[in-house]
Amino acid sequence: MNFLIADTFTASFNRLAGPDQKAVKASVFDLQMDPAGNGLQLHRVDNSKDPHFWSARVNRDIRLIVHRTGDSLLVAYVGHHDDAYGWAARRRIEAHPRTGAIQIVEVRERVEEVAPQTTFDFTVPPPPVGGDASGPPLFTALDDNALLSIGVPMDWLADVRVASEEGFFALAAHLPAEAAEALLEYAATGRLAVPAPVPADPFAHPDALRRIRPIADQEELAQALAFPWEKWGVFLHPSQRALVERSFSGPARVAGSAGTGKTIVAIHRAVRLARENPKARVLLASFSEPLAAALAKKLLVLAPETGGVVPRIVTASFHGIAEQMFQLEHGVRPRIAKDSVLRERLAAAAEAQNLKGFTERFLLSEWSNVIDAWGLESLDDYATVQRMGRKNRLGPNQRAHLWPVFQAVRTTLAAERYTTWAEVFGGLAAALARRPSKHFDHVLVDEAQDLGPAELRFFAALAPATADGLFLSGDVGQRIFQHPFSWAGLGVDVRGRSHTLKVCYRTSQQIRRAADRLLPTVLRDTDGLEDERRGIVSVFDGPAPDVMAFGSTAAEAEAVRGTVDGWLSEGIEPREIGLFVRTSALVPRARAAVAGLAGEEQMTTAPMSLAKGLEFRAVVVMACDEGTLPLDERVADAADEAELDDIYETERRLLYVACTRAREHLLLTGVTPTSEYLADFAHA
Ligand SMILES: Nc1ncnc2c1ncn2[C@@H]1O[C@H](COP(=O)(O)OP(=O)(O)OP(=O)(O)O)[C@@H](O)[C@H]1O
Repeated sequence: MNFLIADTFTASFNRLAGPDQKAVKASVFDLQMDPAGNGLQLHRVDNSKDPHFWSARVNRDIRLIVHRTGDSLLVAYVGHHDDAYGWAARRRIEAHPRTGAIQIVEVRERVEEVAPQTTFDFTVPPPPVGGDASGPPLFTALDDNALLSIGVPMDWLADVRVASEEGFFALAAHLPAEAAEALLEYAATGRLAVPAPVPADPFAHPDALRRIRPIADQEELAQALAFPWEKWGVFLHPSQRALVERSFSGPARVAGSAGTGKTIVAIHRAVRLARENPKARVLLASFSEPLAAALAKKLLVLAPETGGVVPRIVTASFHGIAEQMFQLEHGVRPRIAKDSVLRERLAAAAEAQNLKGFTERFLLSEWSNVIDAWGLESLDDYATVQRMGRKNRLGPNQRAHLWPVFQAVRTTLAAERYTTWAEVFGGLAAALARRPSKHFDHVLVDEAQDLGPAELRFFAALAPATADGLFLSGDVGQRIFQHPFSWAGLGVDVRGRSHTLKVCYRTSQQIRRAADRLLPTVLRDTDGLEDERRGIVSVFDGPAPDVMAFGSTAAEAEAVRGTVDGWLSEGIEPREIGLFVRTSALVPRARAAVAGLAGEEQMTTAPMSLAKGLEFRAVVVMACDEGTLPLDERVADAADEAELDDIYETERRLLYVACTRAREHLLLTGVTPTSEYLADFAHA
C-alpha cells in the first residue's frame, strides 16, 4: 500500500489547535500502520463527485479526509466536521487527462455555489472566476489544446479563456499550481512552458510530487508532521527537486531571483548527500553568522531525528569556517585588521609617501577590492590586474604612485602580526589545494554572489574535485559586497551546470514585480552566464507596494508609524515587521518611527546591507532620500563614469534586496527630494 500525504493536508493540519493536531497525528500514524482504518470509523463521503473520498473520525469534531484508489491511500485534508466534508464535496483527485499528473481539482460547479453569480461587484470575484469587465482577456491566443498541455483542468478551461490580468489571481487560487505558474509565465513572456513527459505512474509526475508526497515509513511521517508550517520541508517545486537530486560532474550553481528557494535547495541537497553516503561530511556555508544559524535551524526541519545526518553537516559563516580551518592549520586564531586599522595605516602610509589626490575612502576601497582581494604582491601584478568591476582606468603612473603606499601597508601589517580576511582565505586556499584528502566530501555555499576571489578559491580548495564536490547558490541581482570577477578564471567553471529557479515563494506578485523593475530584465555575469528575470512568477498575490514622499522626517515618521500600527492591528506580529535604511547612522530614524508601538523591540530595524537572506511579512524601507540612495559619499568617490555606473548598480541592488524581504506588505518612504530609484520602483 502506497501511503501519501498532500500539501492540502499539511496546510489544513497547520490551521488546527494544538490538542486537535496531537489527535490528528495519532490518527495518521494509526492509518499508516493499518491502512484499513480499523478503529477510525472510515466511511465514504457520499456527497462528493469523487467516489474515492473517505472520512475518518479523529475525535468528536475533527474529520480526516483520505482518498483511496487501488493500492494508494492519500491523506488529503483535515478539518472540523462540516469544513472537512465541504472540502471533499468540492474536490476530485485524478490524473490530468493530458499531463498525467495527479491533481486535486476544485470542482467548478461547486465553486459557483460558493461564489454566486453577481452582476457587477468587485468585492466578490465576478464569474466566470478571473474575468473582469475592466481588463482584456489575457489568454485568448491559447486554445484548449495549449491550456490542457500545461495542466489546466477541464473544469476550468472556460474561466481561463476569459481571465483578465486583474482577475487572474482570483482564478489562480482555484488552479493547480503548475497551471497557474505556466499561465503567469505566459502572461509575462509570451512563452508557454514545455510539458514534462507523461510518466507511467501519475503519482511520480514531477507536478504531482510537488503537492503529494509518498511516505515510506514512520520516520518520514514524523518529519512531515513535525513542522507543518514549513511547507518546503516536504513539498518542493519540480525545478527545486531536480536540483536537489541531480548529480553534477563538476562545480554547479543554482541561480534565481529573491525568494525562489535557492537556500531551500541548498539545504535539501546537503541532507540528500549526507543521507546517501553515511560517511559523507558536508559543509553548508552562508555569508554571515545569523544566516548560518538560520541554516542550522532549517536543517532540523528536514532531519529532526536525533543522531542521524545532522552532526555530519557543518553549518558555518564564510568567516567562521575560515577561522576554524585557520586554527587547524596554524594553531591560533587569525588576528584580523579591522577597517579602522586599515584606514589608519593607509592614511599614515599615504602621508609618509606624500601621496596626493586620492581620498581615504578610495584608498581603502582600492586596497580591499583590488590589492588585498587579489593578493597582489608587486607593482607588476598591480599594473596588469584586470581591476574587474573597478572599471576606472587608473593609468600606469597613478598605479606606480599608489603601489608604494600599499606595499608599505602590507609590511606594517605583517610587522604587527595583523592579517586580513582575504589573506586568510587566500593562504588557506593555497594550502588546502595541495592536500589530496579533503576535510569535506561536499561543500555547499549559499549567498555565493557575495564571495570575493580569495573566498571562492578557498571553498574550491576545500571541496574535493569529484562529482558533487562544490555547489553554489546565489543571485547576481543581489550582489552587494563584491565586485564582479570571473569564477571560471579561478577554476570554478559552472557553465553547463548552472540552473535558474523561476518560481518565487516569498514575495507577492505585486511586490516582486515592482522590485524587479529596479534591475535589468537580463543580468549577465562575468563568465557570460545569463540570468533572465522576466519569466519569474510569484505563487500568491497581495496589496501593491506603497511609495510615499514627505516634506520632513517628522511627517515620514508619522506615516510609517500609522502604517506599522495598521499592520499590527491586522494581526501581523511585531517580529514579522522589518524596517530598513541605507546606513547604520539612519537606524535611529527607523526606531523613532516605531517608538512606543506595541512590541517595537521585536521589530527589526537595520541597514539594508544586513537584510540579505531575511524575510518578513511586512517591510518598510525608509529614508529613501536623494543623497542617501545612492549614497553621496560613495558617488563622490567614483573615479570615473564607469565606476559611477557600478556604484549606482550596487545601490540599486541594495534597495532590491531590502524590498524583496517582504512577503505581503511593502512601504517605501523618503523625504523630498527622494531617491531617483523610487520613480523606477513606482512606474509600471
Ligand atoms: N517548495 C517550497 N514550498 C513552500 N515554500 C517554499 C518552497 N521553497 C521555498 N519556499 C519559501 O520561500 C521563501 C524563500 O526561500 P529561500 O530563502 O530559499 O529563497 P532564496 O532564493 O534563497 O531567497 P534570497 O535570494 O532572497 O535569499 C522561504 O520562506 C521558503 O520557506
